[in-house]
Amino acid sequence: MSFTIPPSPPARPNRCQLFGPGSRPELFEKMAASDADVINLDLEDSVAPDDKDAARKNVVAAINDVDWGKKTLSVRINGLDTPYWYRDVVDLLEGTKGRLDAIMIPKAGCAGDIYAVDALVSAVEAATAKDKRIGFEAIIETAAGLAHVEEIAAASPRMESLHLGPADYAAYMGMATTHIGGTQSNYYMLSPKEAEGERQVHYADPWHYPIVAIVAACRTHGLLPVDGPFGDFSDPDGFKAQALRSATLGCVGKWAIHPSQVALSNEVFTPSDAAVEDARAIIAAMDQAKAEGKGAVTYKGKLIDIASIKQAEVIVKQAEMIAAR
Ligand SMILES: CC(C)(COP(=O)(O)OP(=O)(O)OC[C@H]1O[C@@H](n2cnc3c(N)ncnc32)[C@H](O)[C@@H]1OP(=O)(O)O)[C@@H](O)C(=O)NCCC(=O)NCCSC(=O)C[C@H](O)C(=O)O
Ligand SMILES: [Mg+2]
Repeated sequence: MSFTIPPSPPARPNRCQLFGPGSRPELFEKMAASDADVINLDLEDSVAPDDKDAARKNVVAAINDVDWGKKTLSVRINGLDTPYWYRDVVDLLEGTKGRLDAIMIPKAGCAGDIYAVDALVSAVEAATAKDKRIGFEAIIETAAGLAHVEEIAAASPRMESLHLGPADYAAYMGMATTHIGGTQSNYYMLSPKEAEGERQVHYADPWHYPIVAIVAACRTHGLLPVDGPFGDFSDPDGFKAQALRSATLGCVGKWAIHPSQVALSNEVFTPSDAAVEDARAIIAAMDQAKAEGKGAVTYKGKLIDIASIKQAEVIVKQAEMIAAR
């Protein structure tokens, strides 16, 4: 272990973030009644330019009037290259009465972007004598965002999570696709030419690299890594496969852009009873090994060692946090 101990991420469940456009207020009560851990009311790309002012007013009213229960409540503001974002921040902070938990910053490209929003939020919080500090979520969805992911993660003590935005990411990287996340039909390998029989197609994961970069930056700086949207809400199997890959790589949750995706995400990012039982058994086996002066033992026919305790603790802690919510 390095002499520098990484900070812990916020201790709250973040298995599913349900999005809804700020211009569709009829969805807000349904979002509040959902099983999502986090709600993101959107002022950015799901809202047309002519609807920006009305959406902002809808969102401010809904934050004050809807019963959001224990959910983490966040609003995605407009990008820093638009004329809308400063008014989003000012109206959200001046117009709401303490229920808002976080602001999501889209298309973060460098630490300076986070700094700029922090400066404005801090000024409004001071001017309005707010005693609650708003947290930040940032989306990594541009080439610059990926290149500067670590400085973005470290940019402010308000930072709580990083997210992959696969639609904008694909556009900014010049990727040949119009899909939002998921398997891409042209991203595959063929089994070797010299192998016997018909050649097999093996689809690979084009989101693997940005997800790993986001997870590494988050785990270094004490943030929650979250996978973004999967656009084809008529494909639950595709959603689940993407979510399982992200969970395997270290993400704690995923966005839902339709209510049908909430249960899928919760299922993938909640450790199963069997996984928790197995993790507890590994910890117990290693406790016994340590008492006997051993650093490594056999468990169910496989090697486990001190690193296995840390892996098992991730699962047990996640299960305990979800149970306590
Ligand atoms: C995708 C949608 C436009 C679909 O809307 P709709 O046609 O109304 O869906 P359904 O008829 O299938 O709805 C069935 C019932 O569910 C309710 N509903 C729909 N959406 C939501 C929701 N988001 N939250 C809660 N409830 C919802 C309907 O009202 C129906 O209810 P009922 O009649 O009572 O049965 C729509 O789902 C939608 O707008 N989704 C969110 C889009 C969004 O926020 N997009 C932004 C995030 S993704 C992104 O920005 C990309 C990212 O930045 C990147 O770069 O990758
Ligand atoms: Mg986007």
